[in-house]
Amino acid sequence: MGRKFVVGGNWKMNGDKKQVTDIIETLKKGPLDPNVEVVIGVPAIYLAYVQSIVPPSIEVAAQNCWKVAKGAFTGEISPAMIKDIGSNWVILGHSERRTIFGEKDDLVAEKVAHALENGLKVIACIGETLEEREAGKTEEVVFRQTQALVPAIGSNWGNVVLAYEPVWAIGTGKTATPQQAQDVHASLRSWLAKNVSADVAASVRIQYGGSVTAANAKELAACADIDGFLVGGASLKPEFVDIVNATK
Ligand SMILES: O=C[C@H](O)COP(=O)(O)O
Repeated sequence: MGRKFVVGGNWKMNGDKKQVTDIIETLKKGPLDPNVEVVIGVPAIYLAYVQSIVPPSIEVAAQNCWKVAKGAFTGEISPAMIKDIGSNWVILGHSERRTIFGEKDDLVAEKVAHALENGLKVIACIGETLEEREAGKTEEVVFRQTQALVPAIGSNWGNVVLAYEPVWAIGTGKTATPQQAQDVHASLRSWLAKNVSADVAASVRIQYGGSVTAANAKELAACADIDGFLVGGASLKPEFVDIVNATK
């Protein structure tokens, strides 16, 4: 079975009530390719509101969550809470969480394990910095980050989307070339075949993220191992509709 194209919009810490309402109105008008899965990553404070106005064809993700169900963790939200307001997805391990908030591989893995155990689907982010790429360490880094997730995911690969986001391409306007992105996606798939299973390697969806726009989405989407995007800045704009429709 082919891998269904999946496009995530990560709004990050952007938007107010009016802007998020406008974005949903734009998405409702679309039209969005019905063969594409669309997941929007919403700031925690707007999750319930967006969930209440979004059409059923669009799924809603939290941008982070904690690794236990409840307790004295001021400022955090749990997978149980995300499920409770009707959302089914969470983005974990985003490079901004890793670099700004110091999340290491083992913490990301613990969060992934808990989210999956509680029935959430996970967009798990990996990717190298510019320094790591220039030092020839891209594969070493993305394999290490993925290896940390393997025990956490266990047999739940069907509920995981990997997002390869080279840190140097995020919010910089410097998109990876289709060849650069395809090369890493293909290496990841070979690594998964060796270290997890041939089935997982063939079926897991790998998104590309980093300065995706309507102008570059089609060319990236045409690559054999790119199964969708995780879009930041452009997901706040009407061009997100064209990005969703990039395979048409
Ligand atoms: O999660 C999305 C990525 O960080 C990409 O952000 P960007 O499209 O603004 O470069």
